[in-house]
Amino acid sequence: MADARAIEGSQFEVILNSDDIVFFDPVELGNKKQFLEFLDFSKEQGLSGIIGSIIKLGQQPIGFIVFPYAGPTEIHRQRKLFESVTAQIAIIVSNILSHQKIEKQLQEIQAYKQQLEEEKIYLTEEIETIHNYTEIIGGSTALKDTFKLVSQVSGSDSTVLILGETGTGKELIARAIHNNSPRKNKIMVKVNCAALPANLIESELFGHEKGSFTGATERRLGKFELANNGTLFLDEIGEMPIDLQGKLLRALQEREIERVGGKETIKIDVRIIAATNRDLEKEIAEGRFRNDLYYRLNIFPISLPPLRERKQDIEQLALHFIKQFNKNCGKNINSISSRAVQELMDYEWPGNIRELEHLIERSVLLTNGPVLKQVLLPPAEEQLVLKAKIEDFTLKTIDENEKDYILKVLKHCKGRIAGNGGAAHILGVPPTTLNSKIKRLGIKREHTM
Ligand SMILES: Nc1ncnc2c1ncn2[C@@H]1O[C@H](COP(=O)(O)OP(=O)(O)OP(=O)(O)O)[C@@H](O)[C@H]1O
Repeated sequence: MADARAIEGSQFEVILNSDDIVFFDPVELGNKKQFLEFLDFSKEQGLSGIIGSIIKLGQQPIGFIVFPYAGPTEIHRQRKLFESVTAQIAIIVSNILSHQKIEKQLQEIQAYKQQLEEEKIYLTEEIETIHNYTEIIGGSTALKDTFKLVSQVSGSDSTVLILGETGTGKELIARAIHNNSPRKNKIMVKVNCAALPANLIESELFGHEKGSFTGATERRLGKFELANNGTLFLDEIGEMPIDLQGKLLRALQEREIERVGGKETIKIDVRIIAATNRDLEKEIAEGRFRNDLYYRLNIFPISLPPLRERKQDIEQLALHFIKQFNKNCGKNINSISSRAVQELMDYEWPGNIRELEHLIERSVLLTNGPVLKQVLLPPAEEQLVLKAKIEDFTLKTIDENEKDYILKVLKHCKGRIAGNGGAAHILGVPPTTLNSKIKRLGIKREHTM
């Protein structure tokens, strides 16, 4: 096999351009580098030159053959033999080429097969965890505002960042966006960035080549490749280790990835939806989240309100879950008592809709008859702790915080300021300082009882 530069302007080109067998005598070839070995061999054999012939498959030139030969007169005599030799060679070369083509196609089929198998595994796992993502229940203004945003962004390829406390329905909204997008006939692949050990997230996202690390016994496609032409849902993005955030940012910017241990770059076309229950700006301030990644994700933010801020949805949601669990538990409950509804409305729902869903499931199991009368809310003391936890998260000024804390300590000491075990002693300040703080913060004696 000669390379193109060796062919151009050489005797090889003469062979390729001739339909007939070509003879070159040693004088004509002079000291052409490509022919020196042939000429030496030719001389050793007592032959006088070299002949060359094009090899064709049908009308298609696929190569040429050169070998030492006696002389031009011999060609004439043995033309038939030459023609049958080049025809045989053409068949052999053609078989080799077909074989290579089939090998390549087999490799491609294998890659598609692997992708399909991984999609199948992924979808089977997903079906097991999804109850019903088509119904989003609620008519509150907050939810209607969310729907407006969903319909504005669904038709585009824009990146969406869904924010909200745990259990507020972030995944449900991500699915609604995907299902209303032009990508709806492809899959939405979910990656839970919090559920994976840090050392596996990279291979989970970008895939890996066989042998790229201990345990990588097979080549594996990552979620980016699996979601190609569809949507990639990066759940709990706030939990992603910072060193991987750079790699994710690169993939989002370049729209291409490299498998772990791989050399080739792979083009990807995925729509990104990310979700988190963390305050990403706080995470940036504390050095746990890259601000360049935040800007890349925060293109179209959607904030989901906690359930305690959309209490008018509670009854409808409860009835929806009752209907759902009726089926699963073989019950026939058709209503919920007004007392139970009131109890649900009074509760703070730190776990939001997921907590309501689980609570209704338990309550349905324990109900006999057509009315759900009793809801199994946590005991009052537990509710107080949960409430305190929620309140801890509300933003307060330093003065508000100081007032709250002094109040708590005063209550603990039953209003006693001075003396051993008094509030001033616990707070580590002189009683006079505490008294002036109490005055300044507007704390009244009756507040501390
Ligand atoms: N509006 C709604 N109507 C019906 N079901 C809902 C609604 N919102 C949430 N749910 C249900 O509540 C559960 C929790 O929702 P989802 O998993 O989407 O919350 P999340 O915000 O993604 O939670 P996390 O942050 O913990 O991942 C799911 O079972 C979901 O089906």
